[in-house]
Amino acid sequence: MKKIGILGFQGAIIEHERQIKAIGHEPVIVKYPEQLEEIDAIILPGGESTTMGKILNRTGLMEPLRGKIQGGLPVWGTCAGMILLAKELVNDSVTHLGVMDIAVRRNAYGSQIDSFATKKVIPEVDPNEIELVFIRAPYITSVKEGVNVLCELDGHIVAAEEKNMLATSFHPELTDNTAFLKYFVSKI
Ligand SMILES: NC(=O)CC[C@H](N)C(=O)O
Repeated sequence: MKKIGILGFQGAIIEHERQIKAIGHEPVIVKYPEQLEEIDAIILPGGESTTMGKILNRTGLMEPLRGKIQGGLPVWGTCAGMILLAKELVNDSVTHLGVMDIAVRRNAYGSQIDSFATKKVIPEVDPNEIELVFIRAPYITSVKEGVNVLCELDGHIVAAEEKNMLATSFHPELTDNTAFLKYFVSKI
């Protein structure tokens, strides 16, 4: 059984907690730097990246979390979490971790279709179609060498991984499908 942290300031925390329990692992809601020592991996949930960035600074979690990720702690950023991970933000400046070699556009789908769902096969993750839920989602505009693109939608990158880091524009935790979480856990 793995201890899987969820950054616990705001956003889709209980949804990740529910899925982690459903596949037999232990969720840990992370709010303090000391908790980084007891977890095997961490999820940065969807929510509001500007708020999470500010709280990461205020609580003194920004530096130790960045250090842990750079030291190899497996991390998965969903939506706002993807924004926190990106080294480059193309249309905004948000206080963030800046550890993954991706460039990300915030609120990339504009206001007309800012929330939508679609289905897609991501071969690395599941041979069957997975439902992809987007909520005021970012997408990746470019990646550097060493980043593996997992999923593209209409020409935009919506899932990618680099070493111990995984990022998705969409929210698997808002569906009943745990394939993506299992994929993340398989990398721990
Ligand atoms: N569902 C989400 O996480 C939305 C992300 C949000 N639009 C942001 O910029 O932080």
